[in-house]
Amino acid sequence: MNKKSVKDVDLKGKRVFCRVDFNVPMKDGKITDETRIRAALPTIQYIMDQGGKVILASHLGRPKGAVVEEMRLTPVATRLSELLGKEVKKADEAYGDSVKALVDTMNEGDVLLLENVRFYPGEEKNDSELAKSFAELADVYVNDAFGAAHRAHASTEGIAHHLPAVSGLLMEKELDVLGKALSNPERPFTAIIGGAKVKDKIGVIDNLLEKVDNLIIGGGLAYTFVKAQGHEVGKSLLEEDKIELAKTFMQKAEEKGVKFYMPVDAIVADDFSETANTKEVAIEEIPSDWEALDIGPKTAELYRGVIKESKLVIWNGPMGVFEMEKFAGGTKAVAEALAESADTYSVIGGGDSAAAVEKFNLADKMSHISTGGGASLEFMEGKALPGVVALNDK
Ligand SMILES: Nc1ncnc2c1ncn2[C@@H]1O[C@H](COP(=O)(O)OP(=O)(O)O)[C@@H](O)[C@H]1O
Ligand SMILES: O=C(OP(=O)(O)O)[C@H](O)COP(=O)(O)O
Repeated sequence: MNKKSVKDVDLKGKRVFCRVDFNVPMKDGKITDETRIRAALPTIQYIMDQGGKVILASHLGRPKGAVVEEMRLTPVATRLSELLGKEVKKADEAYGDSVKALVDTMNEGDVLLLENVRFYPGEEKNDSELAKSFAELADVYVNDAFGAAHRAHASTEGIAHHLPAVSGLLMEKELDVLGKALSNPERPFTAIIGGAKVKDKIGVIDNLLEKVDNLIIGGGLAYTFVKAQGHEVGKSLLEEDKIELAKTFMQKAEEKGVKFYMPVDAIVADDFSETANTKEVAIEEIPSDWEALDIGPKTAELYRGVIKESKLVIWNGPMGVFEMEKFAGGTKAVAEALAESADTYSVIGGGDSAAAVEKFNLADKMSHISTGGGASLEFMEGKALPGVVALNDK
């Protein structure tokens, strides 16, 4: 990588503003998957060992510029303290006098976690005043938040213009591994796109069609495509204003000779809950007052076959609502197919996809589990990541 890393700067006694991606899944105030916290440990530990004062910043969820109590980072500070074996102080704000006062008390090797940076409207707007306020807390900026590197926000991009700015070790590793896989991809090259962030991911498909041999669609994303095929989707997740776009993608795939795989059946439910009534239906038979919450077994079998014949697979977004046992089958089938395909280089991206693989105890069978979903997709599309571009060149 042509960007400076945390290893290229002197950290002794320095206040280090380290942007991490602690956007971990939570349920009832408990962290349900800590992959992203563990992934940031090498950089945090490195800064501590060098005698730096570690000021950690992250977002959690999408609070849209206001304080949302359930999105405070307090549980993360508690878990991080356990993992580091050292007390991590937690600030109730992310900048300002109260935070400065806390920073002033820090000794070399101490760790402070700031409050959720997305509690401030300026964060996502990349407001320069907010970026300056973050910068005032520190002497050096380290960006280790690969998962948020595709966002040009005040703590991921703006701040880098006000301080010496370098990458963290996780950032460096992600870019290195993903870059190598993509520079000359082994073929057949398959992308599997699922999950629920339809708006974010649908655009990615356009660019992926230029690169892959097979494109597999699943998860909540699929039903906009099913609708575009002319079928009814009942109460399934649907992005009405993307239906036309979905049609153009299917056409483009045909023109480019990319094989486009869509669900042929689904598990539908009469409620979004663990206790819902469920049934398997053909994709053109989703009842009007039911919602599709997983791909069906025929689809899982179809996708398994494609995966097994692929040499490189990038997977982003679960095939169904895997958090509920009744709708975990499709995601599990895809994870198992990847785990069984020893010749396939598998790159898993996205917080929830990583959590799913972890849940099925298949994480060690994957070639690379990326901490970034959207970020890894944008990187693989060949887009520049603003959080990386803003760092100092070597
Ligand atoms: N058919 C579906 N309907 C509604 N939600 C779905 C469906 N399939 C998957 N999901 C949800 O998508 C979420 C993950 O989406 P997303 O954030 O896009 O993935 P990732 O974090 O892996 O990038 C999961 O919480 C899962 O429950
Ligand atoms: O979870 C994240 O992205 P992902 O779901 O694409 O992996 C990152 O923390 C970025 O979060 P955002 O998509 O709310 O900007």
